[in-house]
Parts: sequence; structure tokens; C-alpha cells
Amino acid sequence: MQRLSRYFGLTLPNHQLQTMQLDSRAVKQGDVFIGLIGHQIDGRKFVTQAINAGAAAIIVESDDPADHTRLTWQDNIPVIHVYQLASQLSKLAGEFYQQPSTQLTLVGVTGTNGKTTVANLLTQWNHLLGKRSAVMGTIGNGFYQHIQPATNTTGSAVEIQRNLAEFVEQGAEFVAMEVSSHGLVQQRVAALHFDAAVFTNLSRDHLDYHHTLEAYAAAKKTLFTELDVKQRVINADDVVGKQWLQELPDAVEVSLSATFTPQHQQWLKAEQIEYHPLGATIHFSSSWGSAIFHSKLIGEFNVSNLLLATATLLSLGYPLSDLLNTVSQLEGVCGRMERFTAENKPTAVVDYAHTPDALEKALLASRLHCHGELWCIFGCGGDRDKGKRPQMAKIAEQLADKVIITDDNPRTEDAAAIINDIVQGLDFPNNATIIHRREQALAYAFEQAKPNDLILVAGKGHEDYQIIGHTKHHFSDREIVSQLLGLNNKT
Ligand SMILES: CC(=O)N[C@H]1[C@@H](OP(=O)(O)OP(=O)(O)OC[C@H]2O[C@@H](n3ccc(=O)[nH]c3=O)[C@H](O)[C@@H]2O)O[C@H](CO)[C@@H](O)[C@@H]1O[C@H](C)C(=O)N[C@@H](C)C(=O)N[C@H](CCC(=O)O)C(=O)O
Ligand SMILES: Nc1ncnc2c1ncn2[C@@H]1O[C@H](COP(=O)(O)OP(=O)(O)OP(=O)(O)O)[C@@H](O)[C@H]1O
Ligand SMILES: N[C@H](CCC[C@H](N)C(=O)O)C(=O)O
Ligand SMILES: [Mg+2]
Repeated sequence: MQRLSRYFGLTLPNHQLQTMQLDSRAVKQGDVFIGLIGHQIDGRKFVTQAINAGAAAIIVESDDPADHTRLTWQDNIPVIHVYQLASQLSKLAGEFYQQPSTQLTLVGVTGTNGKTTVANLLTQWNHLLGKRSAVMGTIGNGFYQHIQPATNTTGSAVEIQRNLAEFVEQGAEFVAMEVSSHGLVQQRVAALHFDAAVFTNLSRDHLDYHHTLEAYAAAKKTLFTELDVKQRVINADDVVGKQWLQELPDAVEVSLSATFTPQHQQWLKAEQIEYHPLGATIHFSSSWGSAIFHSKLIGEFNVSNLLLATATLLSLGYPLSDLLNTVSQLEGVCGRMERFTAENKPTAVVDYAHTPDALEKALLASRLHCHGELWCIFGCGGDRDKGKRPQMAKIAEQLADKVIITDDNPRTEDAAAIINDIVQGLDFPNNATIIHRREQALAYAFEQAKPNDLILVAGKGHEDYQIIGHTKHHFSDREIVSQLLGLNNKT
């Protein structure tokens, strides 16, 4: 409690507090419950429930500035009222958990696509270099190869500080985390101390939340302009990244283009890239020196992701020779351009492309590795940005030889209505096959495709569920593809 007393300038009982909890249902004896005014629910109505569950202190959001740091009591438990609590929570939780982000190297990764890939590459690379390293993001949170699933890409302000504190306690030296635009707008990372922040790219997504692309870009930008960040690593091939670089003269420029002319002191650019069936050979130069990387990753965008990770580590002082010695051991990330092959069967690539830009990139990358016909199986999530649906259809039709449209987490929407929105983007709707049940769509593709064809299964990547209504049913593209190929359940 002393830390809370100090933080708020209040005299509070001298109890030892346990965990900070945002959800009353998780409160245990000795915890602090935080009652926030949420988007859907007023969390303050759970104070009594939290006290009954054993909360030793309560902090509640107040909409009245005059109420700020007012102390009241309920059943002998102190209740501290805080104006605009949500925006202070990262700082408060940081104080509570003894500023864990200052006790390790923390890298934040933002952008529409590539966050999971770059964050996981950074963590995996640090592991290969012998450092205790953890990750937080879409696939989950935890040390390399010990990742526990998480609800959100970017956890709550409290969860992040708590996870970081646990990582510190378990000896972590390095953590990479995905920073979503929602996380930035909701101040979930506001008081973290980032050693580096990475920007991958910006394209259409989440307009249901941000409404305009400008607001979405502005949300991402705050990581580089408003938060405590030492190194800024920016994709100079991205239109938005290019603009930001003009405003951020200390930022590291990263480009896939040999004709790119660096303007800043720190930079890295590809000189030549060779794509081959099992990966890519990348010749690059940089302000830290030149090298040739042999990588198992496939697709042009993964070269961009890899070079962003490389520039980040170089800017943090990692020797180029260490990176060169380990780069070829880096594995692709679960459900991101993940290839499944069996003799005399079509190749399958399971990928998480669920935006128009990602689908385009995934199809172009697949084409590089496909000798027969290119199949594309995809759908669009319900209760998410509807505008992307016809755009994804158009891209699939233009870049694949065969298109199968199927369900992808219809959630509370009617699956037929979602597919109807998708089909509106097709110039030749009769050429596409519609099969709602995803396992049937996959089975159909594998029946019809020839051994030298490639089937891109897009949209679900690592997900092991199909959300229908509010229910999560077990479902995994990776498992089904493995079964269809007669593989030993590669999951
Ligand atoms: C709309 C939105 O973003 N909501 C986020 C927000 O929730 P909120 O505070 O508004 O929650 P609420 O449901 O109104 O509840 C208010 C409070 O009551 C508490 N409560 C509620 C019930 C109860 O019995 N007891 C109780 O104490 C809740 O714990 C909460 O603190 O803050 C929570 C904590 O940070 C988030 O988990 C939650 O994300 C929801 C689950 C969500 O779906 N968010 C998505 C849109 C999201 O954030 N996505 C991004 C991007 C993904 C991507 O890039 O693809 C992400 O970072 O995951
Ligand atoms: N640098 C990139 N540029 C464009 N597309 C990419 C890039 N990296 C990955 N992709 C595509 O986007 C998909 C999602 O990649 P990844 O999971 O790394 O991104 P993310 O930003 O974490 O996405 P999300 O916000 O959905 O978690 C991949 O499956 C791939 O199709
Ligand atoms: N984290 C993103 C990914 C969606 C992936 C796709 N499978 C879907 O359900 O739309 C979201 O929730 O919008
Ligand atoms: Mg992600």
C-alpha cells in the first residue's frame, strides 16, 4: 500500500497488496481492484463484489475533476477516486509493479501488418543469442516457446505492467511487444519505457473503431511522438513511414529498395534479394556494415519484417556478426506464411492475411513459390470493418487462379450476409466457389488441386477457433491442412 500512498499523497493502511485487478471476477484476498468506466460496462458497479472477494484497496474512475484523489471507505476498505483513471493506469500500474520496463530491453512494434512477425522474430533472435526473452502479442504472452494465449494483441495497462514484472522476476533481459492502435488510443502502453519502437506499415484495417485512415495513422504515430522511446525504426518503403521519417530525423530508415538514398544517420537497405523455394538470400548494406543473410522466411514482406528486426537490434548495439551467425536459424512464425507439404500433394500455406493489403502480399508471395495454379481460400470476420470485404475479393480474384470464399469467425453477423458483401467485389462471381463450412472448403480445395498447385489458406493463421455468435468452437486451419495432407498433426 505504501506505493499507492506515495503515488496519491494519501495516508493509507500499511497492508501488503498482492495483484492489481481490472476484473472483479479475478479479485483474490489482498488485491487492488480498479473500477473503470468501460466502453460497455461501468466497472465501478463491481466494487462490492471485489470487496467481498477480498480486495484490500479500491481505485475507481471519477468523471469529476474535483473528486481527484478523494478517499472514501467502504467496509473499512479504502476507495480512492481518480479523475481520468484510464489514462493514468499505465503509470499507476508501473509504479505498483516497480517500473519493470526500465529493468529490461523493451521493444514495441506497431503497424497494420507484420507486428506479430517482427515481435516474434525479435524474441526468437534474442533467444538464439542466449538471452532470456519474452513476447507479448496476438499469439500470446510469455517466454520464447512458452507462450500462453491472450485475449488481446495488446493487453490492458495493468496486464502489461504485471506481465513485465513477472518477466523481470524470471530473469528476462529482452521483451518484444505488439502495440495495437487500440492499445495506443486506450493508453494501455502510455507509461512504458521503450528502448526501441518499430513501424511496419499502414493500410486499411480497424476502420470500425478509428473511422478514418487518418485517425488510425495518428493513433499509431503517438508511439513515436508521444511516448518514451529511444530508437525509432521505420519502414521507409511505406507511404506513411516515409512521411514520419521526415519529421523524425533521429529515426532509423529501413528499405527493401537498392535505389533508396538514406537521409538519416542510421539506416539499412537491401541491395539485392533472391527468392528461392525454401527462403531468401538478402544482400544488404547499412550504417552498421554490409552482410548477406540466408533466411528460411518466405515472401517479400517477410524480408521487410526481417530487416526491420535486424535494424532494431543493430540500433540497440547488437553486433552485426552475432546476427549474421544466427539469422539462418530463425524459423517463420506460427500461422504466418507457414508452409505444409507432403509428397504428391498440393502445397498449403497457412497465413493470417485478413486485410486487403496482407492478402495481396500473401498472394504475391505465394505466387513466387507456386509452379502450378494458385488457390486462395478466405473469408472475412463478422463484427469487423465491412469495407474490406469486397476489396479482399477483388484482390483474390486478380491474383489467384481459383478462389474459394468461406467463413471466418462470423461472430454475431449472418455468415451468408458477410459472404454476400465479399462477393460484391468480384467481377466474375460465377468463377468463385462459395462453401460456408471452412473444413469443407479446405477439403474441396485439396480434392481439386493438383500436386504442383499451391493453396493459400488465409485469414486465421494461428487461431484455433471459429467464433459463431459468441461461442468459440475449436477449429484450426493448421490442423485440418495437416490432416488433409496426411501429416502427423503438425500444430
Ligand atoms: C472496445 C475495447 O477495446 N475494449 C477494451 C477495453 O475494455 P473496457 O474497459 O471498455 O471494458 P468493458 O467491457 O466496458 O468493462 C469495463 C470494466 O469492467 C470490468 N468488469 C466487467 C465485468 C465484471 O463482471 N467485472 C468487472 O470488473 C472489466 O474488467 C473492465 O475493466 O479495455 C480492456 C482492457 O484493456 C480490453 O480488454 C477491451 O478489449 C476488448 C476485449 C476488445 O475486443 N478489443 C479489441 C477491439 C482490441 O483491443 N483489439 C486490438 C487490436 C487487434 C488487432 O490489431 O488485430 C488488441 O490490441 O487486441
Ligand atoms: N510487413 C508486412 N507487410 C504486409 N503484409 C504483411 C507483413 N507482414 C505480414 N504480413 C501479412 O499480414 C498477416 C499478419 O501478419 P502479422 O500477424 O505478423 O501482423 P500483425 O500486425 O500482428 O496482425 P494483427 O494486427 O492482425 O495481429 C500475415 O499473415 C501476412 O499475410
Ligand atoms: N485481431 C484481428 C484479427 C482478425 C482475424 C480474422 N480471423 C477475423 O476474425 O476477422 C481482429 O480481431 O480483428
Ligand atoms: Mg498481431
